[in-house]
Amino acid sequence: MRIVVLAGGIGGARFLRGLKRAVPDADITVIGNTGDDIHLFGLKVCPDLDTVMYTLGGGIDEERGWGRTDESFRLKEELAAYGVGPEWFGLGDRDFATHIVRTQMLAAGYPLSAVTEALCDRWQPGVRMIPMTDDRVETHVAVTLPDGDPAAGPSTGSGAGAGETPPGSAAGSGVRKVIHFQEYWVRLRASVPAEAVVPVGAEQAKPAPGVLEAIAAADVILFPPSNPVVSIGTILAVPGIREAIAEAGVPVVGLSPIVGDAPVRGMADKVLAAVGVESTAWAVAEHYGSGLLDGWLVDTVDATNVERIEEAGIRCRAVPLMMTDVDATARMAREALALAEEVRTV
Ligand SMILES: O=c1nc2n(C[C@H](O)[C@H](O)[C@H](O)CO)c3cc(O)ccc3cc-2c(=O)[nH]1
Repeated sequence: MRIVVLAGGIGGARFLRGLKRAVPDADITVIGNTGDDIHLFGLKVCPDLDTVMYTLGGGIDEERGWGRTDESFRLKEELAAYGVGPEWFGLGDRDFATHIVRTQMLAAGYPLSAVTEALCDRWQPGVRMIPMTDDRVETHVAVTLPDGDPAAGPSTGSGAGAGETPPGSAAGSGVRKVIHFQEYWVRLRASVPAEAVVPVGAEQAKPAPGVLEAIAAADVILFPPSNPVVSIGTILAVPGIREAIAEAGVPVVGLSPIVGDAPVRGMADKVLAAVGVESTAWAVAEHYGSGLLDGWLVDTVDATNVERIEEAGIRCRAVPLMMTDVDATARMAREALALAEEVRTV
């Protein structure tokens, strides 16, 4: 069975570990989000690609959910001693090797998809990993920073290309800024509302080689419980990908990242609000829409949502959705594949 999975970071990676256990003989292609990418210290860092690669390859730090096991931060400390930031992004010594190899290969002219394939040669994730595009896409977030926030000054020092809105445009206290997603997510911990979430560069991006072919050849397409806005939403923002999925003619089944009106992990509710989507299992399903989704799994605590989702033309089942361990996740994956068979039109 050929399965295509659109994956973001931690949620997507953990789901994939369960999917592999559920269907060990399946041919799984992961289309990875690259909107989280950030350039730091002259290196290109791809958090979502690396989180999937490390998680499936056995190199992930389980407790954090990102970065490498048995990590040290000596290089980061040395950089800080030179006053070179940002200090808020925890790049570990072992993780740096990945970014150095990636940046070296990109500088030699290899596209990100080829680089990702080369890095996966080492990690053997057991799936084919393709970035959503080889072009540069970086998600930025418009926020109003509280007075005194270090980024509120004339320069941000975050090195992430934060823009400055024209003076006088900030209403009331605080300065309106556009900052890199990672600065919003990691430095600010999404503590201020996201007023807009913009995948910069997505409109000009092209699907990476193999993406459209994998979608066209898929028997089933899955949306794991990744962030619907900044992970799966960003992948769908690459022209051609949403259309290819909608026209693939095979079941498209998603698993809600929202359980009991709250995100299971992360801060998806903060960015869902930015796109006007309530933090409920049904609102996320309707956000993707019946033109894209054929089936949607909600957690048993959200069983009251089932009827409304089915009325929206999306087949829905309530099953346990907490990825407490690999076996629980494998059960979720089996439920998603069973729902796909239920909705498959011959
Ligand atoms: O909350 C954090 N997340 C960190 N993340 C997670 C990252 O922000 C998220 O995985 C995604 O970008 C959101 O899905 C890292 C991921 C990497 O691949 C490499 C370094 C980091 C560093 C941090 C960090 O310092 N704090």
